[in-house]
Amino acid sequence: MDHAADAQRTDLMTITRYVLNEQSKHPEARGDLTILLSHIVLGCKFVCSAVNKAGLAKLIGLAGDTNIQGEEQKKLDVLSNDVFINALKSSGRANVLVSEENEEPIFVEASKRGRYCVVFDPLDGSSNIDCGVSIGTIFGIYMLQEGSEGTVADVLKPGKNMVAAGYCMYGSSCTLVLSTGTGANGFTLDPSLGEFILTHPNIKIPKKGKIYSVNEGNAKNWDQPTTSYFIICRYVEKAKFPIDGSSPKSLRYIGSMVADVHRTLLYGGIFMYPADKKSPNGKLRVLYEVFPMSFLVEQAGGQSFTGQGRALDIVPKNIHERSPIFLGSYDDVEEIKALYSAAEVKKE
Ligand SMILES: O=P(O)(O)OC[C@H]1O[C@](O)(COP(=O)(O)O)[C@@H](O)[C@@H]1O
Repeated sequence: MDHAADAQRTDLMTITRYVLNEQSKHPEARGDLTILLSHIVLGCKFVCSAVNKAGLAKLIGLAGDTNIQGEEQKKLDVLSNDVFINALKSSGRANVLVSEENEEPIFVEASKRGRYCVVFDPLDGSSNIDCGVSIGTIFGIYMLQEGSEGTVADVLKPGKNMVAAGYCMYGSSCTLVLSTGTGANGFTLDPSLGEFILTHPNIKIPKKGKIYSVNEGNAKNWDQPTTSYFIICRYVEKAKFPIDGSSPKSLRYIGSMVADVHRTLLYGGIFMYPADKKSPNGKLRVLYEVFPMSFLVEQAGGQSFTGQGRALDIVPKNIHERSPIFLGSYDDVEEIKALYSAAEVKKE
């Protein structure tokens, strides 16, 4: 009888147990972060089951409204948004909420207010919902500034100020990747237990990858500014026809940031959503897409770059601000950074 394997098989590290352990490293949180995270986890379980039975439960298709991003809301977008807003409010630990689906920040009523601010994309990858391709929820957590009663200023802070971030991917399995600032860990939902179990401890992204992930369909719009167009194309051109004889990189693009970043975290490589003519500031939103994903990638040993600097150093001016993003394996992002600084030198 292999007792060690048995012990491991029966000694389950659930996400609740993991967060409770982490709590000891955050005495100032007095358990509040644990309670808040447990409500986010509950929301993820709810959305996971709704996504799994979407076709059966007539949750496929449009809800009939358009959100602040000008996107037609899917039924699951609206449902997920309501689930997370209610879960966060009922935690009694949340204060300011920012959702991709809500134009304005949500200020939790005083009786239920806590010390944390949560920025979230309730269902990322909406374009993939109806065809059953992996989608996900993304979240980032800030602590209220000293003496603040909770204003939008508490979330218009650099991403490096976050105390925790994560995403939950609804794919072939439901996987939640979380960081509270001491590494990134992945948990898989065991539907029979209804528990997230630690399956990817201390994720370390490979230093260099063989995959690049970008919507090349936007290539013709990439030349704004012209130099960045040239830089990125040159990067992709370099990637397809390597100068130094190494094998070409493979293109992988799902079109759901959660799924593309999850693969990048595990396999290495680079995920990019550059600026272009159509969206000179890129497409992805700083607070609830760029920041949480950059936080996790850095915690896993990778890096995240905007074309101008470290993504987590951005000081957002509004809650739905967008930014170009290049994130992934340390060496791959170093290459892009080198191309950008070369272009800067050229401009001088
Ligand atoms: O279709 P495009 O332009 O490549 O954009 C895909 C990107 O947009 C997103 O779908 C935006 O997210 P939402 O679906 O939450 O609006 C990302 O998940 C994805 O990386």
